[in-house]
Amino acid sequence: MRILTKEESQYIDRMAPEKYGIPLGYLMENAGSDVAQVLANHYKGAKSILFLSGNGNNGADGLVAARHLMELEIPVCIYLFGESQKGSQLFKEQLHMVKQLGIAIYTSLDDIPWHTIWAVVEGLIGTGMKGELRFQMKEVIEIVQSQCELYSISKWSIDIPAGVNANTGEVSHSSFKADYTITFGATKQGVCLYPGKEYAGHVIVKPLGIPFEKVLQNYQAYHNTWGLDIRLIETLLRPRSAIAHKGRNGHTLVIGGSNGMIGAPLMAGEASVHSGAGKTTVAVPDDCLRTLQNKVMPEVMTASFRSVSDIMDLVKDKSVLALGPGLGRREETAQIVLEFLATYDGPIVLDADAFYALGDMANGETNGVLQSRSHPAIMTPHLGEFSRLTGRSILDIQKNYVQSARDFAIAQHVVLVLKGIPSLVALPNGTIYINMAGNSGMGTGGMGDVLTGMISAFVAQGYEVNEAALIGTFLHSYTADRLGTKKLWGYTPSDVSVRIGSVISELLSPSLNV
Ligand SMILES: NC(=O)C1=CN([C@@H]2O[C@H](COP(=O)(O)OP(=O)(O)OC[C@H]3O[C@@H](n4cnc5c(N)ncnc54)[C@H](O)[C@@H]3O)[C@@H](O)[C@H]2O)[C@@H](O)CC1
Ligand SMILES: [K+]
Repeated sequence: MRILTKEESQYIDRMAPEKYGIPLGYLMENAGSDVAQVLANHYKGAKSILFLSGNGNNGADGLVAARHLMELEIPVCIYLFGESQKGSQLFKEQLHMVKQLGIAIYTSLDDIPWHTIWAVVEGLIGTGMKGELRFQMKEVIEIVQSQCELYSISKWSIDIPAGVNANTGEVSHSSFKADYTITFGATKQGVCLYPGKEYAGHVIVKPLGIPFEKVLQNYQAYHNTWGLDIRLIETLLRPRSAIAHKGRNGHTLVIGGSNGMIGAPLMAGEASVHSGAGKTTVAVPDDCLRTLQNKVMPEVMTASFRSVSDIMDLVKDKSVLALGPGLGRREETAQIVLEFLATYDGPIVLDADAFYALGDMANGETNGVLQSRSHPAIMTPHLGEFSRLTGRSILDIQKNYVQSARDFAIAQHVVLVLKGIPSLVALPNGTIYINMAGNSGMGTGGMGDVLTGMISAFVAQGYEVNEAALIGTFLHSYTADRLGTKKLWGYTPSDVSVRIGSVISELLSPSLNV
């Protein structure tokens, strides 16, 4: 699922007429007609649909929709916000048409017969919003929302709800909270991120009337953003070969653990087993080995290490290394991690305490440690760890969530799995995937260790690091969603871990229904 930023939408807006001779009015006619069709399918009764129209092209989309609905004999009326004579050219043209057609137009909210309204369609402002919503618009939105509540009127937005930042998902105070949003070409980034996602309600994507991928090819600042969803994963997952033995399915090595933190590498190892790795070994510091052996499932092999050369020996015949879960933050451990990273060039998934060793990568000595690897490292920090890796505050990262992830993945040449709400996968070329699965039940200790084990297992089974990060990240959340339908909270990381195999099997052979 393609996702567009505000700048990309505005670039398409400019290029459609300039380069391809497609007048913006054509695109608007498509957009408005699509909005009308969606509404007509929803509302067949005698009540009226009210369009809230700003004086930009977002408002004009609504005016087009009102005209089309009139043809379908669905009652419509319009509330005009702002000074019409200062509106965009297309707005003025569309306003002239609806006036000529005699559609009821209100300029005061007090005059609207609210009891006759079935749905409100907000076209106050779309991707053209600059800064915070202005006071007068906030006031209008607040009144409209309270009327909608009073009369049980459903709320729709055109393109993006008024007040939601189309890129970051930040919302102005008194933003419009829609039940549905109808958008064009592709979903806007801001409605895939919180809190914007909650303001958009159910998002319906309609065609724009121009092959926008083609238009965007020449856009310099263009970086792909995609939704990480089931359709994408179905294209990436491959059935296992019928003759694949355990050697063919790869060998994961998990290096982690410290006193009191044995659960982390254990969960990562067990998740690797459940995700289909042919073999899994968990190695912990010498003094933790006995504890590990007493607890771990029999399918996991165990080993221990004392030095970098021990780890080098252990990793020799392995397909992938997961480094960090529960490793601890002792100075000598950090030294081992850095020394090891400088010598080992195979596939690696870095997690948890491995980040502690890397410190602030933007300004510290470790900047450059990961950049020249033959297989880009996969890194799976949560926001706190990412804040430390980048030397930036969590608040600052959240404000520029997607861009922060993208900048880091490009600069460090890594596959970054940024564990937030939602999680992001950023590839070294700047492509971003926003995870569409996941739920609040996932916020428990150990979930990240399971994710590390899952991603590692997919690398072990022969997936490219990019693919493994995408598949692991999505299936981890998707499996948790499946558990979440039965038990909203209280399911454990290990519950996710043991369920993953069934979920993959079901995706590969829907008839299995395991
Ligand atoms: N991408 C495309 O190619 C297409 C875009 N279309 C529509 O065009 C919209 C963008 O239209 P515009 O660029 O005219 O912009 P908008 O209509 O989104 O907003 C412009 C208006 O909002 C006002 N405004 C800006 N910031 C404000 C703030 N903080 N508080 C209150 N008012 C503010 C401006 O004064 C102006 O009146 C899209 O959202 C979409 O609905 C469609 O017509 C289809 C084609
Ligand atoms: K809108």
